[in-house]
Amino acid sequence: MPSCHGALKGIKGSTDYTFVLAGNPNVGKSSIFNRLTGMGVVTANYPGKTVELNMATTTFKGLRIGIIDLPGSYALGAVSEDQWVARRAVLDSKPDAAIMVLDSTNLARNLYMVLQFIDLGIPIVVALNLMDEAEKRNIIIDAPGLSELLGVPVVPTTATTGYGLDDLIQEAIDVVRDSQRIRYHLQYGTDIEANIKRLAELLSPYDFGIAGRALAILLLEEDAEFIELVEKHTNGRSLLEEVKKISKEIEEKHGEETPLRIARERHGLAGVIASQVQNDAAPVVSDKLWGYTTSPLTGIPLLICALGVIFAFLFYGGNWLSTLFSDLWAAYVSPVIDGAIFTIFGEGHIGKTLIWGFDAGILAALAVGIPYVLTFYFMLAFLEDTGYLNSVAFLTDRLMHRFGLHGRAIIPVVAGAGCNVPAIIGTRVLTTMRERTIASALITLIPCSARTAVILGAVSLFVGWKPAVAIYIIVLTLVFFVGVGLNRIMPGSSTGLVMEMFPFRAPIISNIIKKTWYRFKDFVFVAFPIVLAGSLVLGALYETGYLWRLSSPISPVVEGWLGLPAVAGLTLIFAVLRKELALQLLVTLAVVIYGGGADNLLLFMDKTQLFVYALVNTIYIPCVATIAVLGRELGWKRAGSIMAFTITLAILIGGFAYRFIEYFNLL
Ligand SMILES: Nc1nc2c(ncn2[C@@H]2O[C@H](COP(=O)(O)OP(=O)(O)OP(=O)(O)O)[C@@H](O)[C@H]2O)c(=O)[nH]1
Ligand SMILES: [Mg+2]
Repeated sequence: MPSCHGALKGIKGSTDYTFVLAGNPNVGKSSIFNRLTGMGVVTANYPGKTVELNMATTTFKGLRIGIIDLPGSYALGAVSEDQWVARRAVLDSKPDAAIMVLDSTNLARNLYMVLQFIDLGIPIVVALNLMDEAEKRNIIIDAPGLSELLGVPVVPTTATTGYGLDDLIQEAIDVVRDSQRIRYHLQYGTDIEANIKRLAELLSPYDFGIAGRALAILLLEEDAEFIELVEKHTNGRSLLEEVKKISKEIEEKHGEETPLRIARERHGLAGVIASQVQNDAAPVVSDKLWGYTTSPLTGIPLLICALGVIFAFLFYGGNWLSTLFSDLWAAYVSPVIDGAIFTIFGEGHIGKTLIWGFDAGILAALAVGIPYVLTFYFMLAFLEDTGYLNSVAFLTDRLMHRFGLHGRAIIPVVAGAGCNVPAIIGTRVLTTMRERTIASALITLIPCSARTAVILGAVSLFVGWKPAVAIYIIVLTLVFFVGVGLNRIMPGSSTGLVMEMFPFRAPIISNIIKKTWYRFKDFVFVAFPIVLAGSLVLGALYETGYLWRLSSPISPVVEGWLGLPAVAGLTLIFAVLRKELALQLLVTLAVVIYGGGADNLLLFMDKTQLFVYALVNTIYIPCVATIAVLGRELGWKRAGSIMAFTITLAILIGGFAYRFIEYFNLL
């Protein structure tokens, strides 16, 4: 496949005019491209990028026209690969004009990127595509009015029939020939606008290959690529100092980060323009739903209900299913597997170890996999496909940005309280690795239902409900600080404001099932072998008695620092298999060591110890299934860092809690 750099140059060199087709995903760019061009489409890509570019030449009234079909993206930032490619191609190809393809049924959302292109200073022609769909829904758009407001030609089109496409190309050619046809006069709020002008002025003596206004905005938006470009210039540092100063002024004035502020104003502007040129045809159900779900007054209670349902389902429903599953397994499957293993390998260490893996291990994976993972994926796919996830994203975006996360992260993060495993795979709804890493790190700290079982069983039962609540408060505080901290220290910046504002739609059940299965399959293939291997290793350590030798090396930490009996430390290691095992094993081992009656845990651990125990169990390293998906989804380096981090955190917090409680005699 040719590289984009070469291919773009080739097109430029052999045509009279070059146009790019830009716009949001799924608005008909490729349909227009295919209608306009015939054979001889060249597909090229940038080294290391998977998103491809299509380009072709065509003849129009005797002129040779080059057309580049950009990947769809919601914004011009360069935070995800499609955005990066779309933007790079625009900057590299230096098109004579950009044809912005818009979905007429979603005008406000589509106008966001048009405003960004206007800021770039490239001549633009707008194609109001999907006109047929708009008509069907009684949406009437005042095209001349829109053209007036934007200061660019606007042509209604229907790509599927070819309606309007000749006019579109004619307009694009006219715009290039007569620059008077473009009259940008859109402005952001006076304050932001004044600051942009001031910065553009400062930048005007330099040539960075992009219009001053565009560069000013990009720098204020903290665009990493352009900051780097300016930095390399001899005066770069002092220019960037100025940018920082101006940005700080904006922040102080508006009480939010400058990039967010600009995005918000652009959103506002897009909304205002759309409302001025559209008839208020009886809002369709989908728009009403969007209104209810995104305005705080109704949206927040709705969100709490939705989260409640998901949580209740994962927590109670998942638990019930899990228990049912375990019971059935114990009654019908275990005897068969155990019998087979014992017959073949005998009842010695090997046989018993194999049972750890092939009986307990597979059960552990299935008991998490089917009740929690499968049901959560199904719910997530459902929320995604109805469009509700987008509303939630919009609603919670401001809060989540404090953690450097997109609003969409809220569902997986909250779902972590049911089970971390699906929640981590659920972070796929986020677009950048940075966001997925932050979200996943936070999710591993959220007490899942298994950890909650230990908190309830050990602390609530034997120590009191207040200390149990205290554990949640401590953990949630940690989540907050870890989120804010990671956002600070991790390189890169958070994605722009929520842009994916699709309408609500009736979900297609076959799509949901496909999505659910696709994600579940990953879980099965990745998590299963690891859980199995983990169980085998633990089993071998246990059956050969090696495990007990581990208690002396860990005793300085467990006994000395955390103030727990050494045996408790061992159960914490075991809990890696499944977190709720911690409690079961604690009781079992206590009975083995201290004799019967130890099921009243207070006989061998005091209240402080139980509290510290549950706290450490809640914070440290997630279970093997979680580790497996972390490794798969984020890579083993990141997964390893998260594990090391949570273990350190758990030990630190546990030790401090122990001393704090003892010192103030709290329990
Ligand atoms: N009814 C109707 N359907 C259209 C129109 N334009 C495109 N479509 C349909 O919309 C869908 C998406 O069209 P594409 O041309 O692939 O959209 P795109 O903008 O290239 O999408 P991405 O490349 O994913 O960003 C296809 O099913 C098209 O047939 C239109 O004007 N009217
Ligand atoms: Mg396309």
